[in-house]
Amino acid sequence: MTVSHSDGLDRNMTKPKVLISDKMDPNAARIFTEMGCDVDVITGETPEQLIARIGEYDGLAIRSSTKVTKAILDAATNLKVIGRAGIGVDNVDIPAASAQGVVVMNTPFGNSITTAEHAIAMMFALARQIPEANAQTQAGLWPKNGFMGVEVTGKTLGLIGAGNIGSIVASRALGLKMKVVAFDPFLTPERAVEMGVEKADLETLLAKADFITLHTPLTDQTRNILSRENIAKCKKGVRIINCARGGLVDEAALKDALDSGHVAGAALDVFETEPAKESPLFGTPNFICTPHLGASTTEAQVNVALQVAEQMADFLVTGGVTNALNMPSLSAEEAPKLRPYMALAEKLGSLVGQLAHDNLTKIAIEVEGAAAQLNQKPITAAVLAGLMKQYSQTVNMVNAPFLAKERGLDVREVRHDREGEYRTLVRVTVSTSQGERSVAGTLFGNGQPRLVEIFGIGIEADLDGDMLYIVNSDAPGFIGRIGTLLGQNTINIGTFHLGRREAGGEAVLLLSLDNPVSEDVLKEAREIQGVRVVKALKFA
Ligand SMILES: NC(=O)c1ccc[n+]([C@@H]2O[C@H](COP(=O)([O-])OP(=O)(O)OC[C@H]3O[C@@H](n4cnc5c(N)ncnc54)[C@H](O)[C@@H]3O)[C@@H](O)[C@H]2O)c1
Ligand SMILES: O=C(O)[C@H](O)COP(=O)(O)O
Repeated sequence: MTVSHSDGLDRNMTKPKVLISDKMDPNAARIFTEMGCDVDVITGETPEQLIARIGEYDGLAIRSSTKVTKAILDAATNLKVIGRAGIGVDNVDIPAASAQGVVVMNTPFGNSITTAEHAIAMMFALARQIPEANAQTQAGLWPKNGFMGVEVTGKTLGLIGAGNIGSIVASRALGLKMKVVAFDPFLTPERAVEMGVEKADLETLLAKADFITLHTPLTDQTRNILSRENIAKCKKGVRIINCARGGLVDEAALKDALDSGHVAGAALDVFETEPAKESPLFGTPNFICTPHLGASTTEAQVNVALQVAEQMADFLVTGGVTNALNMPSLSAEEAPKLRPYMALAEKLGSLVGQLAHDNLTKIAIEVEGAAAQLNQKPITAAVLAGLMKQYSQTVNMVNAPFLAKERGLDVREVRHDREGEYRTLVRVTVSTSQGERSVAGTLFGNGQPRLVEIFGIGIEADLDGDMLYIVNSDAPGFIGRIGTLLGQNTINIGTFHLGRREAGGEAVLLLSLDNPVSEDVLKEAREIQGVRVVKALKFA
């Protein structure tokens, strides 16, 4: 016998079966059992062993070691939920899980304090060279004159990423009488004042900071945020700490900067390739590292284990959804009507997030015509989730409104009962340092989301997969030149959409592509005469 829940998933009346496949505090297994699940704890298996086993489970509880790939999901024919006891879900193929109807949950706050404390510990370890001093002392060298440290009091800490962990680091650093300069496109001036930090652009932060600590997810925007070029812009003698994700710092450039003395010290908890069993950085003076231990305290591991087990068991047994990254909370009646609007809203939010991500202070979500008859909250939540997913892995429709409020983003909802040019319309307008930017979309046919306006220019397009956005001066021959460039680089154009303000004025070109565009091709496109803006876009 099966029971259907409001989320549309069928659950067996037999006890749900959960596999814990990474090392997790025993409280997780206890909670699963207490809440009515059967649980197996089998860690350290190869992907092949997991593929052979996963078919029998309804839930999979993981940390960062298990890589939940499409191959594993394909074999997971009974799986309903994946729970990450921790924050980062870059080890889960979320699009593949969503396509398969598997809910992915995480525990966004359980290990934040612990990770922030690890960053502070790394800062002190660098400032006083504690690991090397310890090693030499225990080797019998008593190197009393070999280590001259620096104080942190009065120094400037550059915070890249001022979210949950970054803001805890800031509060601890302020307690240590440091000055904190923060770079985060989502940090509003009001929130910066509340946190007691100076909001800055990246260049200013690099020029001012004595210590730099990273607390962003790894995204297309943050990959190599401390690139060779940016490391060169840092103050001589800077010390760098990364307890967020490998790939945020160019490791080869860091090695060279440590060797030249431009960087006085670096501490990494995370590496581009993990487990990092070898690295050119190993053995470099003033380099220290830990094996992804940021979340490894008793307190944090109990927190995340309890939380993940409660959330997963609740979902499997009663259908309750908490901290899902790929599923909204909705009542059974509302869900079918709202679902297409939420898909549209998330795409519009993602579009403005990708195109106008700098200094966002205000966002207005307007619904018009048929959309104005519905509960607007899930539409707003979907816009905010689409927008904020550009910045954080932990955003979902449930927590996006809360996060937007916490970050001081002014969110306005407007309802127009009248119909305009379209039977139903959702418009998203953001205020950025360049002024107001607005996009709008409608539902076509059987609820198909369609973009109908971008920054005041009428254009009809589906927002799907890899896309290329170009703003240019309307002139004959331009489209041919773009087509030739993509063709020469074996990039196939799927669909082609064009809009313009007036003949000979500003025009927008939106192309859907069969494969992503490389940085080199984007660079070449920017050099074509008449081109003003070129951006690669990605939609789920
Ligand atoms: N080392 C560990 O064991 C460990 C433990 C927990 C979390 N983490 C990692 O730490 C990171 C931060 O976690 P969190 O909970 O604070 O996340 P969060 O989502 O609360 O905060 C991330 C912040 O980064 C900002 N950001 C995004 N793109 C940016 C950009 N281009 N430039 C500057 N800022 C940008 C966001 O606006 C947001 O404020 C995540 O990558 C997480 O996986 C590591
Ligand atoms: O994103 C996280 O929560 C951290 O990277 C912790 O990872 P772990 O659970 O493997 O320690």
